[in-house]
Amino acid sequence: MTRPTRAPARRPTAAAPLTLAARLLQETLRFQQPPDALLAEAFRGPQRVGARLRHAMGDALYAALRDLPRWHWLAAALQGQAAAPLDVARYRTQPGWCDAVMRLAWPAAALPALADADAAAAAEVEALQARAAGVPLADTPEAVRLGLPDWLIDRLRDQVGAEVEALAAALRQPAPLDLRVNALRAKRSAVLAELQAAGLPAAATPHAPWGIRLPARVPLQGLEAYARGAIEVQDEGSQLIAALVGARRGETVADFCAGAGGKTLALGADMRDSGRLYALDTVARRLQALPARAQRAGLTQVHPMALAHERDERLQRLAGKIDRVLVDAPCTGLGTLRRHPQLMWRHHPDSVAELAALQQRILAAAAALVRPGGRLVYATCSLLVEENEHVAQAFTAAMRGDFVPLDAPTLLAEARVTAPQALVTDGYLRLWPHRHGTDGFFAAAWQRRA
Ligand SMILES: C[S@@+](CC[C@H](N)C(=O)[O-])C[C@H]1O[C@@H](n2cnc3c(N)ncnc32)[C@H](O)[C@@H]1O
Repeated sequence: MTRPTRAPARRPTAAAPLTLAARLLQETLRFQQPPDALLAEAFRGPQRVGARLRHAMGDALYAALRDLPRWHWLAAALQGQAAAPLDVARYRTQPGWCDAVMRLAWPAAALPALADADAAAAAEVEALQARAAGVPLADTPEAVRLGLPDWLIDRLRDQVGAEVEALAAALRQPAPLDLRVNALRAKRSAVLAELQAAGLPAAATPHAPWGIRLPARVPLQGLEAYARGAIEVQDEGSQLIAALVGARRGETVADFCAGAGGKTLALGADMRDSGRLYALDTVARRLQALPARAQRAGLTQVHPMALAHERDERLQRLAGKIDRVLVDAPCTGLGTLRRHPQLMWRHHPDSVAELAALQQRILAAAAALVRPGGRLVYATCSLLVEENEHVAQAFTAAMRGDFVPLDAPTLLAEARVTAPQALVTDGYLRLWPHRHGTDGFFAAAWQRRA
């Protein structure tokens, strides 16, 4: 196929929103920063781009990422050509592709905002999309229909069979806004009543005992419950992983890959702000927000600790002493495509294999901290067996009986999770967006031999 010829050569201003959008897509596909950060950066400082157009551009960028094979295929079809297989590396070097895709992906609901800024561009986009609507889609490749890369479709079909269609559709839907009620500050029933009284369509999450679900995009900052630390944003799946850890009052607990501390805060609430809670991570910058978040949540026992690597010698003093260790491992994040669609274009079988090796190393290092009789939990937000069951099985085998697998439904029932059997496959916590309405998650638990 010949390249689309439009290239973003001009400096982005309000007069060239499509140019800016194409540049944002190109930057996103370099994978140096996530789209949200790129959008924030693009609009920092004195801008002539209004909030409405900013939102429209965000929507368009995510629409482009969610269905990249479809736009790629249509761009070729409109030139009367068959599309070569989608290769995102080409999007980095040939900006014309990004420009063509943004025009096709720009959502109808975002067209008025584009028209306000650049009426001619909006008219052009509308005309192009009308032409695209006339292209027959009957014989499109599977990747175009499902909006996923071929290698990923193959792997997912191996696991869920024909459900892969429903899974792909669920991964394209925006995620709802799940909240976790902070047990230190409030009861779920009281917060539910408060949110409903404020006119919000809040409902209890189906499984997690502290969860509340709202439709996407409810502004939380204005809510009193948020201001007083009674709620945190947290997907129900993440809440269920914290529940599997089962942290209790007075214990010593380590969150080995704590990041910004989403699960740390849930563990601290389960511990009712008693005992000692280590928040460990190799990226010090990620831990920086944790003290302020912990303070807002009323937690005083959180100890952030930046590690040089998973075998950092400062961990030796904790070896064999921790009651419960959570490893929320770095992973492909393919369970979070509803929020981070760029990840399916970032990863490939080689990066999956590299991550699986890292996950094994981190799990083995974290296991050394668990006291005899203590609990270890390994979790990812990936959908792939390579990062999940395979890592857990290899660990169990390597430990030769020192770590005994625990049955997830039993642990979840102990944590007052509703209908835990519905969340489990082969004894592991296994959450799927199309089955459970959560992000995709996996978790395995072990007890260290006493
Ligand atoms: C999935 S994220 C954690 C998310 C976090 N637990 C939460 O709930 O918000 C994985 C984290 O592992 C950290 N990480 C990467 N390599 C690591 C290592 N070798 N040892 C410990 N943490 C590591 C990353 O910096 C990242 O913050």
